[in-house]
Amino acid sequence: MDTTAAVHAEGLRKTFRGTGDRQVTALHDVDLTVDRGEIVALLGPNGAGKTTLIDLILGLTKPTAGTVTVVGGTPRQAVTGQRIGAVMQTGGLLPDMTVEATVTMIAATLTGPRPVAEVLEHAKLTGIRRQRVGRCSGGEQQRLRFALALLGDPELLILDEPTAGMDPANRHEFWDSMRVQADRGVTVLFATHYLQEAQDFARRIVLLDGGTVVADGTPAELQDGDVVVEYDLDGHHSVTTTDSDALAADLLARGATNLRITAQTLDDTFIRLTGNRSEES
Ligand SMILES: Nc1ncnc2c1ncn2[C@@H]1O[C@H](COP(=O)(O)OP(=O)(O)OP(=O)(O)O)[C@@H](O)[C@H]1O
Repeated sequence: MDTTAAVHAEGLRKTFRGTGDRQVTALHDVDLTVDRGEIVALLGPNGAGKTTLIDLILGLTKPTAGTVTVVGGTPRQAVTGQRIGAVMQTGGLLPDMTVEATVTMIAATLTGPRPVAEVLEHAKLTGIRRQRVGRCSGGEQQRLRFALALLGDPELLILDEPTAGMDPANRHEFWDSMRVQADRGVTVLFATHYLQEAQDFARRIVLLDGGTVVADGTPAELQDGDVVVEYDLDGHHSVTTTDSDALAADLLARGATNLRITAQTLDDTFIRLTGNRSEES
């Protein structure tokens, strides 16, 4: 069995030239390993470095320092070997072609592509396969990009905000299709602003802020261990604690009333670590 990680980044840094003499460091020496079969969300506010990291993994840009290995080789080898499929936010579609013709055309450029009908079905495009791409909604176009990403039967799917611009129903359907791929053992790495999406679909969340990984763990691990205890005792009070049982027992013994215990959410963690409010899906 090939045990090389799906993605292995070490000391990955990317600096862009900004306006004038200013330099923008989009990624600061990031270390990240994504194992085969993992479903990982890259979560972070605007400008956190999510797209830069994805571009480096796909070999679309070169690191200023550090290395990135993808399924055991360079990003370029992974792309040319059809081992990565990517769904990017924009570009790449011809408006006058039909959905099916687009998939057929790209299939013709690949070695041993998956059958077009199967891929259309997976991406829930069979019903609109004769529709011109220019007439497809934003969500349908994203599903088409997803279909194109599946064609080469990749081991690793990289998605940069795949559901941007989709309504909640479309988003739901999109993740259902994605789950089928994950269940087949495909590694999935996706960038999102949507905390709920990361929480619902990913088994691991890597939280980026200002080009640095500020948290990395399961959705449950990333939720603060703290709970907030509110109570009335000579006025209304609110206390944060990691041991709500002990505090509650003590407060009740002292005659406190109206106890309310609330767990911190992933959103609270996001705000605490990035100083930003996440976007809800
Ligand atoms: N080509 C570029 N030239 C100069 N600066 C860039 C370039 N690409 C990205 N940056 C800067 O690098 C930082 C990280 O950008 P990046 O697009 O990776 O963030 P992001 O997390 O994907 O953000 P968003 O959620 O808004 O898409 C930002 O400050 C951005 O302005």
